[in-house]
Order: sequence, then C-alpha cells, then structure tokens
Amino acid sequence: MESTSPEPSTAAAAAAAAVAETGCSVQIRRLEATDHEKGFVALLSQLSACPDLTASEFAACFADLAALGDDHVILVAEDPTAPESRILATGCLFVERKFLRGGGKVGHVEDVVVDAAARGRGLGLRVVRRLVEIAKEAGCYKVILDCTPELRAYYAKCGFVEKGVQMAIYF
Ligand SMILES: CC(=O)SCCNC(=O)CCNC(=O)[C@H](O)C(C)(C)COP(=O)(O)OP(=O)(O)OC[C@H]1O[C@@H](n2cnc3c(N)ncnc32)[C@H](O)[C@@H]1OP(=O)(O)O
Repeated sequence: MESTSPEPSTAAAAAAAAVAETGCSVQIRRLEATDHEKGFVALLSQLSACPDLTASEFAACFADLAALGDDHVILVAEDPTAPESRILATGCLFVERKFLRGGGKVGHVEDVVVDAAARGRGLGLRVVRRLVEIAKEAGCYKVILDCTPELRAYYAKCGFVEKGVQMAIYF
C-alpha cells in the first residue's frame, strides 16, 4: 500500500527514489490528516463545488473515510522537496463489494484533479494508474469512472475504454 509521509530524515531518500523511478521528485501517497494545511480542499474546488472546511470539519471527514480502510483510498501527489509543499494532484478509489461474481469487487475512480499550475506533467496519469493498480491488487474485476466527453482521450491514455452510458439524478 502507499507510504505515509516520510520523516524529514528520509524525505531526501524518498525524493531521490521518486526521481529515479519517474524523473521528478513528486511523490504519490495516501491522503493524511495534515493535508488540510497543504491545500487539499482548495485543490478539490478546482474540480467541483468544495467549500473550505475548518480543521475540525476536515478531521471529522478524514476519520469517517479512514474508517472505510482500503475500500476508500485517496491518493495525493506532493513534492516534499518544494520549499512550501502543497498537494498538487489527487484521485480517489472506492471499492464496491458485490454479491455478483461470487462476492466480486468493483473499483470506482472518483475526484481526479491536478492543480492548474501542475497540469501537463504526467501527474494525472500517475495518480490514475496507481489507483488502477491498487484496484487490481485489491481483487477488483473492473475499474469504472464517469467523465465528460472532453476527457475521453485522457482516460484512454490511462488505459480505460468507453463502455455504456452514464446516467444521474442530482439532489
Ligand atoms: C473520474 C473523474 O474524476 S473525472 C474529472 C477529471 N478532472 C478534471 O476534469 C479536473 C480538471 N482537469 C485536471 O485536473 C487535469 O487536466 C486532468 C486530471 C484531466 C489531467 O491531468 P494532467 O496531469 O494534466 O494530465 P497528464 O499530464 O498526466 O496527461 C496524461 C496524458 O493525457 C493527455 N491529456 C491530459 N488532459 C487531457 C485532456 N483534457 N484531453 C485530452 N488529453 C489529455 C495528455 O496530453 C497526456 O498525453 P501524452 O502522455 O501523450 O502526453
């Protein structure tokens, strides 16, 4: 599973490992309670309505979602070597458990967003590919998502193929 933030003494080593693997020092890891201070909510507001949360509201929401364990994984991208480290990208995987397929699991990719200033550097691709890997490791038989037609090409780059029709009722 994803690592938590490294201690300061190991941050440089972790950054070096990220550089060796991906060519840049941005690391992908699971969301942590302290990420409220690193602009996580503001980043989500680049995707959809996401009013700011107080620290205690964020902590309560974090605890609710953390209680779902590996059935609800939020990944974030951060460059720990940056002077003032901010969350640059995020994406979520929700694992739905079913009776179908002998108690099968379906992964749902949700809430993918890259900070406007960090787009076009492959971060969106890295986050989604890692979510897909996690879904596969969790035993999901498929991963699905909803997106606008404009994002077809991006999700195709992430390995998705078009299937079915999205329908919704908003409340
Ligand atoms: C399930 C959901 O959450 S759907 C909601 C998705 N999120 C949003 O729409 C929020 C606003 N947009 C964003 O945050 C970003 O633009 C994202 C997430 C769509 C893409 O993130 P980026 O980090 O910029 O994408 P990344 O650099 O990894 O691009 C990967 C590949 O997809 C392509 N790509 C990226 N965005 C698009 C796009 N909008 N249309 C077509 N191709 C695209 C890139 O050209 C790149 O291709 P290449 O490897 O041949 O160069």
